[in-house]
Amino acid sequence: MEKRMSLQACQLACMRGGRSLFHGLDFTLEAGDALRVSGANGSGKSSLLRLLCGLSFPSAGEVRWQGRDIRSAREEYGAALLYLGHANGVKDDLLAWENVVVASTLAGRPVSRSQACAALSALGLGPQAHLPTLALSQGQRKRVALARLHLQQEARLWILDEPFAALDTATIAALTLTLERHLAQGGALVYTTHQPVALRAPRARTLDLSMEAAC
Ligand SMILES: Nc1ncnc2c1ncn2[C@@H]1O[C@H](COP(=O)(O)OP(=O)(O)OP(=O)(O)O)[C@@H](O)[C@H]1O
Repeated sequence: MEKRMSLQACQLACMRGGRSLFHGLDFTLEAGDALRVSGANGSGKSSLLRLLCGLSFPSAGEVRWQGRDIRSAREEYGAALLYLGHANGVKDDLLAWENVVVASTLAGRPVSRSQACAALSALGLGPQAHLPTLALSQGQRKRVALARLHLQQEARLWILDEPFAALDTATIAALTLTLERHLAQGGALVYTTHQPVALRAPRARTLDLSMEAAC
């Protein structure tokens, strides 16, 4: 993995429903950095992650990838980014393995059926790979979404909204190791969680949006 990377939030501000969620937000992430975005319900965590991905636009400021505004570096940024939203993005009417194939294709990194099934098996979902996603539990649906982490490791920047939600203890431990390995290999990570998860990463830090709103 190429070592040089830079994601910058420059004086970012976000308004939602006529309310200012945060403003003047500045931070930089480089290879090996993990940023946990914390804060109360409604403080703007998911909104910030969507801004960082370019899925919505800030009311002020900009997001830069390798020094360029992500709006003018779409292709390069898209190739480096893996985003998992809070709602998992899994479709009920697809089989579990089909969801992995479709999500990977939409992200511009197609995988085969056998690769999708192997990733699901690695997450303990071998027997469920051929079931309709509708038939899976919430934790199993989350694991279907997380399968992409095992398939798209060339994506250097992972932005994950509530990746630990609904997971059992063993799967939380396994996901923690996957994230730590990504960071050790020179990736970067932005994530949210309401759970007390401790990443063993030398360059892990927290941005508390509840504190930002108070400023
Ligand atoms: N499209 C929208 N229109 C109006 N208000 C919105 C919109 N999207 C988000 N909001 C509001 O912005 C605020 C922040 O929402 P957001 O989902 O970013 O919070 P969060 O910190 O991720 O919350 P949670 O911990 O509950 O997941 C909420 O009050 C929400 O109602």
